[in-house]
Amino acid sequence: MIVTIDGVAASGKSSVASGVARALGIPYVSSGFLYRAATLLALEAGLPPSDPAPLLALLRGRPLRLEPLAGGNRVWQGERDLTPGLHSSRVDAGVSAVARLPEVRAWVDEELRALPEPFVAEGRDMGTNVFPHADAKFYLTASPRVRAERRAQERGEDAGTVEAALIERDRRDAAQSAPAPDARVIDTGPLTLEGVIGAVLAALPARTA
Ligand SMILES: Nc1ncnc2c1ncn2[C@@H]1O[C@H](COP(=O)(O)OP(=O)(O)OP(=O)(O)O)[C@@H](O)[C@H]1O
Ligand SMILES: Nc1ccn([C@@H]2O[C@H](COP(=O)(O)O)[C@@H](O)[C@H]2O)c(=O)n1
Repeated sequence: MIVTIDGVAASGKSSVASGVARALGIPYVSSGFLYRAATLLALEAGLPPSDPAPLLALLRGRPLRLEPLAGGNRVWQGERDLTPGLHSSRVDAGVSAVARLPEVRAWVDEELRALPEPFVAEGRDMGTNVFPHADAKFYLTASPRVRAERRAQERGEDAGTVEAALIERDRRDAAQSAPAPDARVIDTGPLTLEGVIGAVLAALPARTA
């Protein structure tokens, strides 16, 4: 059983996926962690963002392992836990260029499709490209301002600066960020986090709840 939760930057995908997965007693998979990990390694190695060959060689030479847990994901490269370095403004600024590379997308898709079911998968294209036959699909959205205020509070940053960065990341991610035709679209702006989780759980088909 697979439930997909896609959406724009800072729309609440990870938080909602975690709450839904916890309620269902299954893990959640954060596809963005793999793109962020690839970006972190590329930045550390000083690799050119537009050339996939050295990055793929690095990723295949020392494979990453995504550990989906109900409480959150971790990404390992051997014994090194990359997770603490994934959610920085530096990675935020560079990840879209890495995620634009078809070879990197193919690598992520291969990693995700190898994971054992059941799980909740969150990202941008889970319900459209990676898991088109998922049992239930959701797409989260909210205004840039609402998302910026939430992210700014989370990171202790200026909301105006965060809003500009989110709008730019949404623009860069547009190619892979459309909702699936059969996804239920939820505007999280008027809802609490618990309200969004409850709306997703209530909309699940009987066989998945
Ligand atoms: N409905 C909501 N009401 C209030 N706060 C929310 C809601 N949904 C999410 N949040 C908060 O907004 C922030 C961003 O949420 P989250 O990290 O889950 O978004 P995301 O879509 O996974 O972000 P990214 O695309 O950067 O990975 C978090 O602090 C989260 O707790
Ligand atoms: N399915 C996905 C997931 C993510 N991306 C790219 O990774 C960036 C980070 O994702 P978060 O969910 O952690 O914010 C995102 O901005 C995209 O560039 C993707 O392309 N496809």
